Amino acid sequence: MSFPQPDQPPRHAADFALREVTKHYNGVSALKDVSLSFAAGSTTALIGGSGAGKSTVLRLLLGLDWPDTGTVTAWGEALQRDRLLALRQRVGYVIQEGGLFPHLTALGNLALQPRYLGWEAERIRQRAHELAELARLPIDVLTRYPAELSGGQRQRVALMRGLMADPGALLLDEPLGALDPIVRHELQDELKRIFSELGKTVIVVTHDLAEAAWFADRLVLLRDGHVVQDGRYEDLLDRPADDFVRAFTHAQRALPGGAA
Ligand SMILES: Nc1ncnc2c1ncn2[C@@H]1O[C@H](COP(=O)(O)OP(=O)(O)OP(=O)(O)O)[C@@H](O)[C@H]1O
Repeated sequence: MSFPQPDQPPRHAADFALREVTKHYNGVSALKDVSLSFAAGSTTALIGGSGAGKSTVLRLLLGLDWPDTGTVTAWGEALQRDRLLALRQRVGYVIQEGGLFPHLTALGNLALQPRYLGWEAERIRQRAHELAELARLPIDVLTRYPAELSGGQRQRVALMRGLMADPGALLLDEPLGALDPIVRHELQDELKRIFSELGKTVIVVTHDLAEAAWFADRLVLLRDGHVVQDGRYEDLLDRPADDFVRAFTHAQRALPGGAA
């Protein structure tokens, strides 16, 4: 197993795959025979209703959960339990509401992984400033605690934290779900720009079809642990795989300010 090591440039984008993966939680079926691959450098949106299995896909890719059957690969190699730390150092993970530690300043949150990796304070400061520029976050915000930040600022810091060690991939689970519509719209633009500037493999979970289409060329629609359609936004709209896809796109398009 040879995941790229954290301090070895250049940073390679990851390719990921789930092959014939099944996952249950206490008898509840979360994924049923799912096969998906994600090309290095691509941006994919996982969409679907609540409980469809979207977050489970991300957790399996990070080795936070393990499949009952089937295999999960990253950088072309099967995940191994004794190599998970190396994997997680190579993959940025951003969750809804950021998951920042409240007792640490923004900079303290950003410094956690780099300190663990043995970075000097100056290197951490420089990287934080570089990412603040990328995320368009004023530098003085870095000295504040999460409770002193707006929701949008918290999400920017969470994204920066995911990027500190320059991972080869970013997995984002409803990164904008907790934001009001105006901030969400602004951050959608910012994230799209950041994804294209960084050229990393990005997998983003969202309930929102329009947001998915904005971020990604490829949309994977899940329902009850199955992939029901995998394609472009236009394919889902113009060539829905079944009545569920039609109903899903129609329901979202019918919302005020929705996809269409
Ligand atoms: N730790 C767990 N224990 C028990 N059941 C779980 C656990 N994690 C997920 N599940 C179940 O697995 C199924 C898939 O969950 P998952 O979180 O992947 O869905 P999701 O599509 O991300 O949903 P949401 O959009 O609501 O976050 C659901 O039925 C969920 O209740």
